Amino acid sequence: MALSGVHKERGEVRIHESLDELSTDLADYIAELSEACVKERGAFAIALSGGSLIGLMGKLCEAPYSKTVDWAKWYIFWVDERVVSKSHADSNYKLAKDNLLSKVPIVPSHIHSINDSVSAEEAADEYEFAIRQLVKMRTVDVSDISDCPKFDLVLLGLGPDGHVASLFPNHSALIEQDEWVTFITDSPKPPPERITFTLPVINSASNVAVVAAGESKAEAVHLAIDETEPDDGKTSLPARMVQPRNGKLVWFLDKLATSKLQGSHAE
Ligand SMILES: O=C(O)[C@H](O)[C@@H](O)[C@H](O)[C@H](O)COP(=O)(O)O
Repeated sequence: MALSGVHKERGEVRIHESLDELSTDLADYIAELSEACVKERGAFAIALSGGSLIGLMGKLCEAPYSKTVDWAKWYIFWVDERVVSKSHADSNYKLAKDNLLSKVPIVPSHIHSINDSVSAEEAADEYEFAIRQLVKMRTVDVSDISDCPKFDLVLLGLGPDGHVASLFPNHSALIEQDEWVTFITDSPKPPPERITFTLPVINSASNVAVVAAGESKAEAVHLAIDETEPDDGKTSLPARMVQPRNGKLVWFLDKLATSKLQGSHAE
């Protein structure tokens, strides 16, 4: 059983003894959300990140989830994508396709990946346009408090520097307020060219889950969750700027990633 605690402003913090336990809890959480969303609005719009997250979602391809999840109602998006060919080893699409999407019966036309044959700027524009059409049709819900899309679930990994999606510390993409999808050409984590959801879109989601495991994430987890003074600089850490306005935030962490968390977040 994961230790679970509710942090005043930073959402629900779930701490797991092992990666195996974390993966099971993550699969349960996603399957439950999928069931609730399909019941409520007939669709489940989920946005994936890259990195270790995809491997940690692997249990969804196994029993019981492989049989019980209503895969035909899933609509897949990417919170961020590297601007490389879809067959390139760096592609987040390829990572998810090889390890998840090809193993469950998702409808191919429900998989919304970026155009990999244009520039980063064009890819971001086209992706935003595609999402706008899906919001009009309510395949993706719309926020009640802004004109942003309201994804049912946004899944984020966490970098040791506190980045989420392709929103890196001190980058101008962090302050983008108008675009839903923006692009960068100078990512400190290779490859340099990426597209990414902006913070207004991430923070308009119904549910946001941040998944982080391992000692290398401990400092970022501490800075992203623990109490902080308003002007100590931590408030501009991308992971700390993840603050769903009307949605629910959950942290899926292993013990190593929580080694610098102050106090116990377990109740
Ligand atoms: O495309 C990317 O690079 C990711 O979307 C990125 O935001 C990732 O999720 C984090 O860097 C964590 O990656 P790890 O879990 O592999 O450390």
